[in-house]
Amino acid sequence: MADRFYKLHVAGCTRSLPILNVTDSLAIAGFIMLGDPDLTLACAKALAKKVPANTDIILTAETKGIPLAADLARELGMERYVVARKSVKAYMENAIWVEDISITTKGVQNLCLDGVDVDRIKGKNVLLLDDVISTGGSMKALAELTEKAGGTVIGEACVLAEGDAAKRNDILFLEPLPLFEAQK
Ligand SMILES: O=P(O)(O)OC[C@H]1O[C@H](OP(=O)(O)OP(=O)(O)O)[C@H](O)[C@@H]1O
Ligand SMILES: Nc1ncnc2[nH]cnc12
Repeated sequence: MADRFYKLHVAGCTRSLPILNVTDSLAIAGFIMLGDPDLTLACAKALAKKVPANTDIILTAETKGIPLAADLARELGMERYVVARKSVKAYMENAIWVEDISITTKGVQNLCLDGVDVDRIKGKNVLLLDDVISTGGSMKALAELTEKAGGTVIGEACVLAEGDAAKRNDILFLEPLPLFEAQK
């Protein structure tokens, strides 16, 4: 169990995040919106005010982006949003995929789009959405998928920009999240 915590204030909510090592030198404050509907809805409402007006569709990544995308799509009155999955499933047709390297994952994972979702993105202005942007690896993978699908990325949005991502001025975010030194 964690013995260090980071107090996060975001979208009118306060949460205590456990600080956990991800490498021998680096630790993150784990931000798990999954299973926290009040926090998810509050963040979606706050992000809805910042979304580019010409957004046609939201693309997020499995797993933790999904409930946020659902709430944001509803806030914006969109009938659908698209989820990039981490593996190709038997019920998908003509899937496309790219590699994704994120701060929380050892090695490379894949992000893929079902063919029906490729059609939903083709020719559209796409807002990329995730719970956290840290290294930017997952957003890069979502941008590559959008390009492969024939869509145009018009924005990259998240709840928390972690570490150096908070210095970026090309992303939309609600709050910064610091990185920490690992504790032995
Ligand atoms: O900017 P990055 O370094 O890519 O980090 C951000 C990504 O890491 C987390 O996902 P994770 O890979 O842990 O998957 P999960 O949502 O399935 O837990 C988070 O939800 C983002 O998708
Ligand atoms: N601090 C964090 N908590 C949960 N998922 C993350 N992905 C990247 N940084 C994260």
